Amino acid sequence: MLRFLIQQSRGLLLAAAAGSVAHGICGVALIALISEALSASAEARSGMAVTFALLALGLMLTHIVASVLFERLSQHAHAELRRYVSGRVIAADYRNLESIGSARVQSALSEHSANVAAFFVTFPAILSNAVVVLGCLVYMLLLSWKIFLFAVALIGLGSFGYHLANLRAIRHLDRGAEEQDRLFGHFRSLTDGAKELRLHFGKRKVFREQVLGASIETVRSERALGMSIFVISASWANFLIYAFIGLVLFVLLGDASNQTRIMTGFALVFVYMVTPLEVLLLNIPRANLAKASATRIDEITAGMSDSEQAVSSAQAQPLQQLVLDHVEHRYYHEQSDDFFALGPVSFTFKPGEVVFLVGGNGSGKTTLAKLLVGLYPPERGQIVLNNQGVDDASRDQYRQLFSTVFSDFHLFDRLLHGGEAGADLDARGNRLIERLHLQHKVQVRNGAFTTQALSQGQRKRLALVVACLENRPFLVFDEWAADQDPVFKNVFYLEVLAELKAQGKTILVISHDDRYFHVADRLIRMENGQLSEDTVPQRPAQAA
Ligand SMILES: Nc1ncnc2c1ncn2[C@@H]1O[C@H](COP(=O)(O)OP(=O)(O)OP(=O)(O)O)[C@@H](O)[C@H]1O
Repeated sequence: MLRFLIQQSRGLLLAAAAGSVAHGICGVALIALISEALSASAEARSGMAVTFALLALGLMLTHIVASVLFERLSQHAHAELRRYVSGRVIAADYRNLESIGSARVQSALSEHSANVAAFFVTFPAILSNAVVVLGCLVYMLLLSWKIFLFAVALIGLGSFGYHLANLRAIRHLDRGAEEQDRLFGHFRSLTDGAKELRLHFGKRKVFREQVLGASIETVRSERALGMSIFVISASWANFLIYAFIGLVLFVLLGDASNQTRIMTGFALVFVYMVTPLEVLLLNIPRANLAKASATRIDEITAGMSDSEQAVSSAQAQPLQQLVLDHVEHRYYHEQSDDFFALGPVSFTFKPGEVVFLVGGNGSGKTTLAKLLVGLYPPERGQIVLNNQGVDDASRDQYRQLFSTVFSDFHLFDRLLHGGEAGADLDARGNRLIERLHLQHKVQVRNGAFTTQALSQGQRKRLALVVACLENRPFLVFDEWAADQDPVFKNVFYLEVLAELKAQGKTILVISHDDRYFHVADRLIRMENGQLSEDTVPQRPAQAA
């Protein structure tokens, strides 16, 4: 991921890196010039003034250029990551997305992306300070090669220790990143489970302390431990620098010739080098945090396979016949190590038919609906539309046939009907809203609902409005009427379904309302993943 981002903005990154390197070079050159000026004659010193001014100016300009470019890169990387992850989520096979879960996706989109983007702010600090440290070493080489060799040996020793600590620290940062994904799930429970948490003291206590609290604590401790190891190893490296300064000044430099010049040079370089070195050592952990987050994003998006070919238009082909031919689907339950198996299911849908799918809780009705509308590809068997088998290449096109209201439907703020004229869409939407007795509560204005602050049953009516506006040949309602009052159950089963049927729509209604089963043209029953056909009752099972 990090490599992809770096490659993608290679030109800008190279320019920014060149700016950082130039900044480091200007800094070292300036310090070397100051060192030379301190031991130079008055005449020679005056000749250095212009160079000094140019270098100081260069230092400022290169800093501005590098910082502005890297800030732009960081924002670009953040936006790019958000686009990339959300693009992968949109393209991912639905079943994959279900098993990845929303918490991990949220975590990738927010904190992991922010960590990766921060790399582009820490990178220039690493680069320019690395250049300063290297430049200082080169200047030392010019002053005394023996001391330079000693410095290199010490840096080697320091780096080895730093690397060993690094490996340990990264393990903790990785564990922290993993736990953070779970933490985002708990954050969701904070709002989704707000009612339950307020109503039950015990539940709230256990959730706050043992679930959310424990997760926050794990993220804190793993990250703190990882970063502490980095800080300790950075301090160790820092100590080595002062040990080096002490050894050079008080032991190694004793019998060197031209001592004053070398002494001044070393003193200046050391003092100048300590801060860049500290900044360097402290920024490397941040770069590692970015790396851990990038790996996490890679892992999350790797689980999102996009085996299907996406369509470019929502145009559905006319429905002549839809056949489920021995289709099967299985859910694997990890905790109990068993499967829920649906099928083999065979059934033929004809245009204009109202089919009721009934059966007990957990018998597989919603799963069959998801298979039918192409959200799950059949594990065995196939779906045949108008005598043509549906495969990965045609499944996205096939899905454009359906409008659905699942029991966990989502209502978007906007109608999201690409291409349709605004005023016409508003008028059609408002007619349907009136038909569903919601005109005093909500309107469609500029392609969006004026409010969503409605009861669950009212929101479901809006979902029905959206499904009808889509005007597709096949509608699937998963227990749509479950939240409706008796009057509206009547409207839905006796009027809405009849109108849709009259328009030639094929409709699958998942229902537990047995007193309306007579409305169906065909009645199918799901029992433990197996489908059978029942006789449609002639009259209401109960008097209305
Ligand atoms: N996302 C999932 N992951 C794993 N197993 C699942 C998943 N969704 C459903 N199942 C399993 O599949 C079975 C059938 O679920 P499904 O939602 O299709 O039932 P249903 O007939 O629609 O039930 P209900 O009337 O309660 O809505 C369940 O018993 C459950 O064990």
